[in-house]
Amino acid sequence: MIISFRIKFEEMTDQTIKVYARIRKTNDKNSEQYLIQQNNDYEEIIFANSGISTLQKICRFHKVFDAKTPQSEIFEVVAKPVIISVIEGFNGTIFAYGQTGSGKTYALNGCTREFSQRGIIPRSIEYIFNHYNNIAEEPTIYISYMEIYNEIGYDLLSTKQYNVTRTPEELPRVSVMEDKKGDPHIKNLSTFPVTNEEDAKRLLFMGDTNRTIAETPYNEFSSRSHCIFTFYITHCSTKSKLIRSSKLHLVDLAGSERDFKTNVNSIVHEAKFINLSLYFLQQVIIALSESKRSHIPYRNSMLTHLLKDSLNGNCITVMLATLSVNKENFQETLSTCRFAQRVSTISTSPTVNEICDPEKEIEFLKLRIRNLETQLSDSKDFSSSNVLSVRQKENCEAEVRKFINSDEKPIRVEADMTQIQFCFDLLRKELDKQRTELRTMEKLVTQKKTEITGLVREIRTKDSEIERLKVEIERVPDDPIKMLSIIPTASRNNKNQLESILIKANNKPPDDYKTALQNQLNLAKKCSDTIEHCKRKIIVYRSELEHSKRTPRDKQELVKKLEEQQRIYKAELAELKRIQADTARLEAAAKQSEINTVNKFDDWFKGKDSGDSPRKPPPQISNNNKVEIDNTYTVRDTKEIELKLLCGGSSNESLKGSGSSESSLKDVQEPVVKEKPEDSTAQSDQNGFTKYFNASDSADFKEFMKSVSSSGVDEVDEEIVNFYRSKF
Ligand SMILES: Nc1ncnc2c1ncn2[C@@H]1O[C@H](COP(=O)(O)OP(=O)(O)OP(=O)(O)O)[C@@H](O)[C@H]1O
Repeated sequence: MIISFRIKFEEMTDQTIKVYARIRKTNDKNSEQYLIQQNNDYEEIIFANSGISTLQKICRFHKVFDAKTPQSEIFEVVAKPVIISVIEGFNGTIFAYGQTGSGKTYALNGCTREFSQRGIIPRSIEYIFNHYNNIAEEPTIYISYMEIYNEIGYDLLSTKQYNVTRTPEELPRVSVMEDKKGDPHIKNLSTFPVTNEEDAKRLLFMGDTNRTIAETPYNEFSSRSHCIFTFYITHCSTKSKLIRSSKLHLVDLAGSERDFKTNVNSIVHEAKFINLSLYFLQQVIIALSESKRSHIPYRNSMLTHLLKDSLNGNCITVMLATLSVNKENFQETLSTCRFAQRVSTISTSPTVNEICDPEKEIEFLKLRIRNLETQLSDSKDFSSSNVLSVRQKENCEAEVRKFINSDEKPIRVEADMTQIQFCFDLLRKELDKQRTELRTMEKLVTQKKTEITGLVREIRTKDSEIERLKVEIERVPDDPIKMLSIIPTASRNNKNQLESILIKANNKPPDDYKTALQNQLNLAKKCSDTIEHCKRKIIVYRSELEHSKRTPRDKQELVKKLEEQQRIYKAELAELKRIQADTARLEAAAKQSEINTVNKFDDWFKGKDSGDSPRKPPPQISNNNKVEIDNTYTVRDTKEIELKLLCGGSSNESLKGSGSSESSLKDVQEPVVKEKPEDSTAQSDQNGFTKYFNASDSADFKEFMKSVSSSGVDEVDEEIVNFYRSKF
């Protein structure tokens, strides 16, 4: 197997570490006086303090930023060139060094209170993703974030449940190992793939939060720990087909303390308890700055071990020295400056890391596939927990509706688990709905079946009831009289009961006709009286008119009175004729009622008699208001007795002493048929008003006619007499 490494040496070979200084804002009264002097390639801080040597007074940097320098300028000058190199394939390291509180974390992470005060790390994230968003190449970017405290490395991104972390010991530990070539690698450190700025910033925030929470029970923990935020960038150039991989360390070192640098014994003693790694960093820097030294003690501490290639290897490294110019911190400031001077003498050998080994390429591609698979799985998890937009939901609902309404159409949604899951949820909801409806329908069908069974049973009951009633109806007689047979015996003597039966049979009680006729006769009598009175007055007025002694005026008065009486006379005569007509009609109705009663009685009687009896036709009223009756029927004597009973007439007398009406009805066994009378008047006498009055020549009639005054006009008087005669 042929393995070939082709390492390109660009212009930056033999590059020394660039060092920058940033002066922390402070209270002017308490600050050390200084001057920043600019030269062509470097800038110097010249301190005015008289207690130090001239050599110490001047500190040289690539650039010095005064207290007013904004974060954006720090990024542009210090960080941006390194990041550009990293994108090109070089390794890069930016570390901040300075005493506690001098602004290292502020420079790297920034201040979260204001967006404009964000530091180098968030600005690096923005720059890198902006860069790749604008070009066709798609890199693979990973991020790790670790902390070194008391020589132990901790993974700040180990858990997504960062808010449960309480102490640094709860964070997973990491260790540094070397490969065959002596390059350092960190074991157990989580590296997260990121595809966008937001994800990267989320990880940064997560690490910072873990660090802050872990700090709580340990005072000044952050001042005693180093933090390293690392980008791992790999991308395949489409032009060269070479794979470039690089990493960028952004290092926030622990606070440097003056004692570390003034007394070696003291340094070692303090370092054992506080920060050994910073001391060894100094040692490594000193060793690297002395060209004669063959051994560099990288392995003495985790920090130096980790930063091995950043300090003297394949890396573009820059240092930001954060300086406080407070008088009480002046010694620490000088110490930082001296450290920076040493660092600035160190050379590194940065190279672009390009791989053209096919086997390595395959390995890389496999790694990339794995990473992509992880990303896909993560994105699926992410999208599953994600909430769909209204448009996506509407699309899913429309597709599911189409699918339900048509057997053939497939559901067309994006290859997104959340949408697919949403569609399944919709289908399940529909299924549940259909099931519920089906259960409701089943219940309804069962209920209807029960109702139908009940109704069928009821119909059968009604049918048998109808049959029973039919039999009953067969047994019930049509005729009201016949109904007497089914009336309880105790009620038969009751006349009112009989009358009510007859009323039901559309017969008026005979007493009603009798009363009405009597009223008519009374009215006729009143009219006759008036007529008689008028007649007498007329005679009187006539005789007075004939008297010769009357004056013309008196005669005129008499004529008026005479005319008035004649008018009354005529009016009353007309009224008498109207009464005559009404009486005739009443008589016809009474006759009809009588005939109805007799017919019903006959019908009833026929129930017991095998012979047929002819029916009596209704009476007719002639033009001259006379009732014409065809008396073609025959009446049995016994039945006449019953008729009189029903009519409530004077013939009741005939029943007196013969016991109850029930016994009289029982006695009616064989009726005797009379001969049909030839004279209609005689027949009328037998069946009509003769039960109230005698014949027209009788004494009763004569008596009655006496009470009816004559009109004085012969024809009229005769007509009235004939009328009443025909009635009686
Ligand atoms: N240049 C600056 N402008 C404004 N505020 C600053 C500046 N430098 C530091 N600060 C503020 O000073 C405080 C201390 O700064 P910072 O935490 O960055 O110091 P440090 O060097 O990281 O300390 P330590 O070593 O303890 O971590 C912070 O509140 C920070 O916001």
